[in-house]
Amino acid sequence: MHFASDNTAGVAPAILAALSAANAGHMPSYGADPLSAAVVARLRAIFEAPEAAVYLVPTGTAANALSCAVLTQPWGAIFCHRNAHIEEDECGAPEFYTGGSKLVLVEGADAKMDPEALRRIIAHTGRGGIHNVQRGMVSLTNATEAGAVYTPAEVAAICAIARDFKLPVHMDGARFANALVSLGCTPAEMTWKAGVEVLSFGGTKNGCMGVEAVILFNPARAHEFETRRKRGGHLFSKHRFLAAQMAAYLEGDLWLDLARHANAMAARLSAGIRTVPGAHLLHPTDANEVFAAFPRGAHRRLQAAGAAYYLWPFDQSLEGDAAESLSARMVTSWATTEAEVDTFLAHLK
Ligand SMILES: Cc1ncc(COP(=O)(O)O)c(C=O)c1O
Ligand SMILES: C[C@@H](O)[C@H](N)C(=O)O
Repeated sequence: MHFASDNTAGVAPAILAALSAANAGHMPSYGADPLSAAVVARLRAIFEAPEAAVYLVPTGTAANALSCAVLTQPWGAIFCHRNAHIEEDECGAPEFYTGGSKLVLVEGADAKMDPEALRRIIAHTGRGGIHNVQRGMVSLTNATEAGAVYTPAEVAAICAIARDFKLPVHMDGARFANALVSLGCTPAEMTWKAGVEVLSFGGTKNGCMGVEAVILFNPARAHEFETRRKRGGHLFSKHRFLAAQMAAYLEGDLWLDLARHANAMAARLSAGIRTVPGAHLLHPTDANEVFAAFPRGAHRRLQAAGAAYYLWPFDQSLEGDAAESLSARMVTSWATTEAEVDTFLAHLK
């Protein structure tokens, strides 16, 4: 029962096969290979953005931190949700790669920034002139760190506020495919048509070994991104192996099918939890993450049975009153089976 994270799943077989196939002979390095060029063309086509600049990096943290670095100055504020991954789980990488930008945290349910809270805090920031951190950029995560998704209209509302203050918008799309198939919109509608300027397009959590694409819909900052990627140590020399993963991921509808499966498993788990007395969901299950609370005794049964998942937040303890509820995060992936979900639910009941 593997629900700790989609990061714990293996590599989807078609993507692993593509890595092996890319291993034949020699190819130009640092992205000059034909596979890398094909991936750029494919992503431009998928996003209906023929002028976009596209770069591959090995981790989501690199994608996010480098995206922030080209969108704001060291004295700028990065407005993001208080539970954003760039705030809670990147060890200060955005602050590091921007040269010191300050993350300014915004409230909102389900880890979605509340638009009016965002507007208020942007207006408040920098009001004291040179003495204050200046307004820099906005970053939102879709699907969010609470497993919810922003609709295209909600993305557009955030971007409209950012635009009122002349701020660019970045989207952390580590689980972009999961959000996309949940929404049923187009990739363009979820991003640049709503006002997003830079996207971290995730592949790792959804079946790749380790590759993310940064898509700059406005290519004006492309050269700066390239230099920052190299200077930050994130330009792969054997770049064909990043490209081979992304090419296989985007082949046909594989990326969408993998996400649909993960989301379907989360929906199955979520629906099952709803039927269990004493258990309740904490956030909507819009994508592939399920947040729920259930009695400590149920957690003890599940963990004794070998279920892997995180208490959420991490610092809760299993010691204490068995009837008291603890909250948890369960994440499904392309590799999750119905049997795993049903076994989890059987132990929960
Ligand atoms: C929402 C979100 N963004 C970014 C990342 C960063 O990805 P990585 O762990 O590959 O740096 C993660 C990691 O799981 C994530 O959950
Ligand atoms: C760090 C941890 O949150 C990771 N990003 C995950 O989603 O599993």
